[in-house]
Amino acid sequence: EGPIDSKKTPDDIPDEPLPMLGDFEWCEIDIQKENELEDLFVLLNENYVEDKDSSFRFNYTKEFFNWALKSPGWRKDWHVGVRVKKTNKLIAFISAIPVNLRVRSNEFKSVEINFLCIHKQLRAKRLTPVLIKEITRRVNKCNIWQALYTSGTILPSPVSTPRYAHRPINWSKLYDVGFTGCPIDKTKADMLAYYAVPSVTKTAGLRAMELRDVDATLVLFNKYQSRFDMVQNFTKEEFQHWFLGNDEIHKVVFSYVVENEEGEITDFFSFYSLPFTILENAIHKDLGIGYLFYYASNADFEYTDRFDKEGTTALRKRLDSLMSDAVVLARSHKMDVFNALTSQENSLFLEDLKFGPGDGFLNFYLFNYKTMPITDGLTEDKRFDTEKRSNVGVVML
Ligand SMILES: Cc1c(C(=O)c2nccn2C)oc2cccc(OCCCNCc3cccnc3)c12
Repeated sequence: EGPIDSKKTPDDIPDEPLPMLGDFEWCEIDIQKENELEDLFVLLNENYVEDKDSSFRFNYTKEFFNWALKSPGWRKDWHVGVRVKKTNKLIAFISAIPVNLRVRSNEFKSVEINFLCIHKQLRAKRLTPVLIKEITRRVNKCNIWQALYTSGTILPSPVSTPRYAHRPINWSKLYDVGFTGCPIDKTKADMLAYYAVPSVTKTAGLRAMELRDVDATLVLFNKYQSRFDMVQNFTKEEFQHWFLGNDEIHKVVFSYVVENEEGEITDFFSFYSLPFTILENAIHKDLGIGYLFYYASNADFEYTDRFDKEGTTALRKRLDSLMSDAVVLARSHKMDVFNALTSQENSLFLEDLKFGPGDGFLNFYLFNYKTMPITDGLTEDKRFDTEKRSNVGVVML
């Protein structure tokens, strides 16, 4: 349990970037410069992760990068690119942001690695290990020795592997683009009725989170997160960044609180917008997707045992109401499907709210940190586990 590599200091780490293939050169992407943000957007829009049938590709927007890559403590030299010397074309990228992690009882400075992308025409040139080694060098120079990352592909020893889950909102569009099918014993009308989403929320006291809510919501959140084995600890500045965002016009993250009659914050939830480009469809070009982000509730705080039957029932009831409203609010932001993982306490409400299990699993990895596997919210046969739920409290974008 703990770091694997022998203890080093930044002085043990080379100052120079790793050697790079002849025609290419290292660069830093200054996302505060419009033209460089554009280069990053185009690279990922055309070359980043697709679903296994190559029907969809992630469409991270420029506003998303400003949110995801400029969290407190962000560094331009951790936004690493590779350009073609002759043409200056950006052909690869990898990023790190600083996070404070707790894994079981150990807290440590870490980074989250994300957005590793290599141009389609330059795959199999063994660029990936070079990018990973270079971002590791830059992070080690800052005296940080652990990293957290996720991947759809299997690599040595994931710490947890929660499953994708989807709650259709605009069922007919999902059917048109081939994301969902129609069971043989059902008509389209049956499916539309089954997945109908109300146009108004139902939880009393629910409202959008505001700056004035940050202190009270962070207290609730920290108490709630203590139940998990792997969490990110947020400073007040980080909490404000991640849940109130930094772009009023094109919002990426949507956060809501429940305020009771005494003016206390009893619950909070958030989701972010990350659309998919639809690759081969005559009518639809984009799929609006809401991803469940972080949330907290005091529903089971009076029970010391997280798995107390009464406490679990109280929490399940409250989450059914909160997450049902999250889907209603996602619909009001024009999202066609609401995505969640089986991590956190999600297995409690997924089936109740008509989420279907996806065919994807998200592998969580810790770099240079050894720990026992963490429960992923799934039973032996990969169904939603409403008993054990999950001990993963981290959500990766
Ligand atoms: C991706 C994703 C999908 C889909 O692929 C999908 N939804 C609708 C249609 N499709 C094809 O469904 C999910 C459900 C929960 C969490 C998820 O992702 C969690 C966050 C993932 N981080 C991005 C990522 C994913 C895989 C590999 N690298 C990065 C996903």
